[in-house]
Amino acid sequence: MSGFNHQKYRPMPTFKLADRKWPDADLSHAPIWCSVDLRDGNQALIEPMSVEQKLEMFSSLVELGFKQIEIGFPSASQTEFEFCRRLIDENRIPADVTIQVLVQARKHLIDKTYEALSGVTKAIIHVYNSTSIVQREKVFKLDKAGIIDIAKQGAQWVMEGAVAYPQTQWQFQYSPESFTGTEVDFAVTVCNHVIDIWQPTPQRPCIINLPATVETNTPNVFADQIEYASRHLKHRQAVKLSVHTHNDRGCAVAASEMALLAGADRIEGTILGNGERTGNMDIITLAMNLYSQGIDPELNLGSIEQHLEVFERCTQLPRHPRHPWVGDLVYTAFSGSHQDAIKKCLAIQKDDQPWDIAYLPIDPADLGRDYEAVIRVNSQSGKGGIAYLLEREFGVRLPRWLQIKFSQIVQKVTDQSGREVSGELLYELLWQHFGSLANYQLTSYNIKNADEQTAIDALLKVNDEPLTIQATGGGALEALCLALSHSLDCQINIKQYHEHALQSAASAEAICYVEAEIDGVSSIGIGRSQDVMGAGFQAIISAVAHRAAAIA
Ligand SMILES: CC(=O)SCCNC(=O)CCNC(=O)[C@H](O)C(C)(C)COP(=O)(O)OP(=O)(O)OC[C@H]1O[C@@H](n2cnc3c(N)ncnc32)[C@H](O)[C@@H]1OP(=O)(O)O
Ligand SMILES: CC(C)C(=O)C(=O)O
Repeated sequence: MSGFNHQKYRPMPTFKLADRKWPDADLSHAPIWCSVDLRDGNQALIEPMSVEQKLEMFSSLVELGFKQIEIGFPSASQTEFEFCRRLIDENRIPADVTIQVLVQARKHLIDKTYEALSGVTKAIIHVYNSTSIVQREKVFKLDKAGIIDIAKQGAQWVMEGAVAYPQTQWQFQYSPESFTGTEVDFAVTVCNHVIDIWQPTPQRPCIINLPATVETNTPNVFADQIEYASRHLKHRQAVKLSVHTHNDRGCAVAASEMALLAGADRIEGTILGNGERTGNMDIITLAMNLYSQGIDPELNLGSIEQHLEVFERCTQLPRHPRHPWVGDLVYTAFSGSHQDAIKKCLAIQKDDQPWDIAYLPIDPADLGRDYEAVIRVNSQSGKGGIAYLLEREFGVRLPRWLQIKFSQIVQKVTDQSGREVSGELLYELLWQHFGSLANYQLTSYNIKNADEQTAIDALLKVNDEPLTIQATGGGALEALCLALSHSLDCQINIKQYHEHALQSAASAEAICYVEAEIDGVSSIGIGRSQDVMGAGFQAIISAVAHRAAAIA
């Protein structure tokens, strides 16, 4: 009998706000961001960061534009204490950045926290205690009044502790930890007791942070809870309402977004979503979600890659290739119809117009990505992607009729190998199938124009034997076809012809694509040369050579 028994679980109690307003709200601006990478992120690591690693990550967070950074739990360990001291003693905190520290509602820990912060210009002291039903009943073994007492006592100690450090500009923050496992009205009651003690003003607001310590419900339930709290917290104008969501059900970002709709002012989260269990809310994702809707995220994400390298190294957690917005593969299309649409949209996208490209919600260049990765070719790809790669990497603009033919060849190759093909390999395949062959070479030619007729006199090397050909036609290409037809005893007609200059910094060459009918059978050739006529001749001779090879 499988142990996978759903009856072991109960639905989590939900909360429904009948007259909710948040579904009609819109996101219009960035929230106050607070990075908790150095605290919640750090406490979830297999190996917590060293002081040096924390210093490096702190610098990255500052460069990314965070103005509030929870730097740790200074009363918890010597490393945490020392890190806090280094930031302060070495003047590493920019004037516009406020550090935040976490502490339990316990006096000796609060005292130690103030000691760690001594001399700082400004700081947020973040005190918490759990208010949830399970913790009340099983961990603290206290009733609601007992839990309120812990919160009030903690708030009082925090306020009293600040008195000894009047030079510092203090801000207080309270979290009813495990808010999502708490009756919402009770959580708000606890917060209001804390607010009563702190007496915040709009000039000196406090922060009330409502954490989805464990994500237990769909984000709409969380949004209802936040809207309820926003409406019922005392001195609301003097309170910055913050949320701190975790990703247990995979909806931390959605929950934070809906919380913003529901009245939250501030978001706590981490870069790439590191944090306890399935992680904290990923700030990069939420910030990029705003950016992609034309809202300034108020973070410096343009050079995110160099910072992500720091985060991956310090946390020892690699980034998933499909991580929203910043994964390696998120701007890459392998599938044919996607490639086709991207190629067509990119070709007509104007710099001064809003971004509007199918399958690419933002311009990868904004995040320092180049277009290299946008289209890659494997067995799921079509002609559009192949053509895109050849043009981007070699300036080769295959005409549509050749795209169709060539993609069938590529499809066979990718089907057989099961692997991706690079631009180089595509180029190689193109010349291998349609380029000149060693046994049909044009050695030299002479052209004379008279009376609207063109006479050609050319020397070829066919199967190592010299072959002189001559004819007169309406144009050079026609003359060449006639000359070849006579000498090789076949009928050659040009069905398709396409040419363009090959853009290259080093040289100005022409490339020519020809589909010829040779004794009624289609054969394709391509040629390149310094001039258009030479390229056209090469292409015709290649078509003839490939037909001869096919017969042989
Ligand atoms: C949801 C979150 O992420 S909350 C943040 C969690 N982060 C951390 O805990 C990381 C840092 N913490 C630590 O290193 C340690 O917990 C320390 C050093 C701070 C404290 O360690 P200890 O003194 O051994 O206490 P411990 O953390 O085990 O807590 C257990 C005791 O504190 C009480 N307690 C726990 N949290 C709180 C709180 N927020 N406020 C008041 N009391 C609390 C418990 O009831 C328990 O009391 P008991 O000993 O009377 O049974
Ligand atoms: C301390 C609080 C905010 C926390 O980290 C959580 O509840 O997840």
